[in-house]
Amino acid sequence: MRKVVHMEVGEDGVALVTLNKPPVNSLDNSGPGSLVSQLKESICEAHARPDVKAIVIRGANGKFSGGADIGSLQKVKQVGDGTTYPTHVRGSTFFNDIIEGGPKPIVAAVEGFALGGGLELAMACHARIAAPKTQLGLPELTLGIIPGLGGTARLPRLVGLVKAVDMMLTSKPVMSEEAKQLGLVDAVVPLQQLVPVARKYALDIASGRQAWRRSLSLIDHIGTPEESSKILKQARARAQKAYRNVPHPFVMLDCIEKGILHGGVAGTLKEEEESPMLVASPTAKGLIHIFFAQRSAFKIQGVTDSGLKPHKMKSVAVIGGGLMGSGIATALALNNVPVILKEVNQEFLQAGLKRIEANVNARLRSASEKAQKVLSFVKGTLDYADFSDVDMVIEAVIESIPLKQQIFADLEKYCKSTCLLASNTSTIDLGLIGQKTKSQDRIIGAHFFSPAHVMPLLEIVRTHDTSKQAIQDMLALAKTIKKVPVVVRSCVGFAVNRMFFPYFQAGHLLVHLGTHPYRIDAVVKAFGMPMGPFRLADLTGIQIGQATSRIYKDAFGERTYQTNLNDLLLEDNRYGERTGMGYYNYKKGSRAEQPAPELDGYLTKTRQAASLIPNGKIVDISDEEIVEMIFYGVVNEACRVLDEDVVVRSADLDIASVLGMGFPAYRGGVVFWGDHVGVERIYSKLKHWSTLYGSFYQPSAALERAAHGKYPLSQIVEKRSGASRL
Ligand SMILES: C[C@H](O)CC(=O)SCCNC(=O)CCNC(=O)[C@H](O)C(C)(C)COP(=O)(O)OP(=O)(O)OC[C@H]1O[C@@H](n2cnc3c(N)ncnc32)[C@H](O)[C@@H]1OP(=O)(O)O
Repeated sequence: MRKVVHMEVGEDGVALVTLNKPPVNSLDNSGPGSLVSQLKESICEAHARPDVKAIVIRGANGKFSGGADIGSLQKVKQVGDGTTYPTHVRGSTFFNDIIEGGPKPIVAAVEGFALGGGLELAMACHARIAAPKTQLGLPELTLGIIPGLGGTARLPRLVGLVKAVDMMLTSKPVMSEEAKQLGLVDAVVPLQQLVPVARKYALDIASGRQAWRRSLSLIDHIGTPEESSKILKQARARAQKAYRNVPHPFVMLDCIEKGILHGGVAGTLKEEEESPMLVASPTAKGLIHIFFAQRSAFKIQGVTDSGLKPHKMKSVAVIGGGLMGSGIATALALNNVPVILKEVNQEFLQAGLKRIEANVNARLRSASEKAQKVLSFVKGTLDYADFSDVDMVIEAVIESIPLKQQIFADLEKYCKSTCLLASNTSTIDLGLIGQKTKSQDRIIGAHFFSPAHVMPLLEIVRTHDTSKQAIQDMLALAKTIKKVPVVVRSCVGFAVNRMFFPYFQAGHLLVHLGTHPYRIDAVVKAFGMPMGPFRLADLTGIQIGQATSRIYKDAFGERTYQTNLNDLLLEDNRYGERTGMGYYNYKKGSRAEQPAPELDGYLTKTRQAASLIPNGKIVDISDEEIVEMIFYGVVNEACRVLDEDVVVRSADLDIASVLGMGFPAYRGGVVFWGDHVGVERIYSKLKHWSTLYGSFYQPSAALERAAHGKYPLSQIVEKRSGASRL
């Protein structure tokens, strides 16, 4: 048995219990020998030993605990009416009776983070001493579950119901300094004094010099039942808006209510009762998959395991101060990376710098010290001579091949030989961009999504020539600026736009069959997308949609679905939200879409031109079929992307779809969802539609192989024979 909990009894009579299970001291409760099991043994031993007066619990390696072991939660299966929930040690008995209700005081010495079960453990202790900049929070909702070790009962009793509900609904942690103000921790002390102060505090409780506070019995932060009911009513209304199609936030609020109205212990018992089914729910499966997928996206076989160390990015240059360039510069500056913005003339440069300032001021309080500090990282220039010392350049100019070729040739002259040369292109082949240089190995794509300082995804594009070091460096930069990277092979559309094109085109096909765009948007939104394809087209601009659909037609020919609807709208200057009319109408100064009665005329024309409706009779399509006809096409294209080695693993497409397309995270991403629906179902539906509506729905070879071979889509990469083309 690996020892992951160590106990040392000092001469002062304090038992120092250390959790030591890298990487995050997760509270694995999967059986005898697990961390929770060992912790229980240590605490019981400390309670029993006459030489122990008090106990301090801490985490090794600068972290208290990242909470329950998410890996073991992932394995929970639903069996009949029950689940195989890993509760070797019963949480409520251990936390309520042995920790909080035990005979000796226990103090948590918290540093780094105490999240989920980690904070629940700390809250069950009789006091909490924290090091500066420690994160404390209950982020369980992000995993599709609820706090299951007393969090819903203890947090409101420590910080008050309003703040507790806010922390749990948003899953946002507080830092130790705020936690002290809230009453969640008892003191914040410098790291070196953390354990000595915690020891003294524990002894002070034992000797009566400090109050012995048991969180579950605290009442001073809880108002009357009427006040609590009012707060919870508002919280439910807030949850209705923030969460669609998922049960767990509402179950969490029920648990909080139980704990408030019927006593803390009753609340913990309700959590314990509700948790197993939630852990086994499709929502938790999807969100936990996304948790691990985000982390695996940083690992690229043959690159991140090759022992290369990323170069430190002491300063980065951005070329082009337009929307993308200024967003990228903002993302860098917000994360303390010094950045030089280059433009071609003073006017453009000033405009770019102003955009950055506006971005920063919108994010941070304008003129605040923090905003000033961030802006001090940004310098402007018109001259490549200032690039001599930068470690990376990100080019973000218009999509012109000769212009980009010239820029990269110039960069080779002006930058040092180790400088990474990145392009934000979304359409142009990187080989072509670097054609006039000898630096193909350090040319890489950095495809940000707009607005670049807000959107969390970064597609890192590599060619056959891109060096491992370049990929390693770009992955490290992604981590620094808090982006989730997806490494892709250079191809038209990369990962996100490859999956987006059938999304839009299936919408048009449905319109040609007689379905109204507004109904399609409503159904797709109810499925969980932030907006439907037609509202999104208005947002991004119908002209852009028209241009990209041409690119897809050139690249993918037969399997694209063509429509003249965009042309018809553009002929009448209906460009989308920007001009106040597109598929919808928009009042001046408002982004709220209004129905456009004139749309029907365009629909009649486009349907006539397409003549897809059999015998001129509008096809009756159910909401469920709308979802299927939109998203099975997306899954089909995702299978092609996997088959072509555009990404290294299917989870990367799940991340790309969630963070780049807005696919609901609780459905686990496009491929994960496809497997949830079932390969055979998707294959047979696509086959059927391809006979009715043509090659747009033709099942891809990879999907067909999976259907015939009866394996999940997530195994397409592993099952494919032949060497990787990367
Ligand atoms: C019963 C309870 O109420 C239920 C629960 O407690 S559910 C769990 C609640 N806790 C959480 O949601 C915290 C999740 N973790 C995090 O937010 C972040 O990992 C963190 C803030 C703890 C650390 O962040 P950071 O330092 O950037 O490291 P990060 O790369 O995310 O994680 C490091 C490793 O720890 C793993 N890890 C993190 N938290 C974990 C957990 N709770 N269980 C298992 N593994 C975990 C990650 O998968 C990663 O593994 P890898 O190196 O093999 O990829």
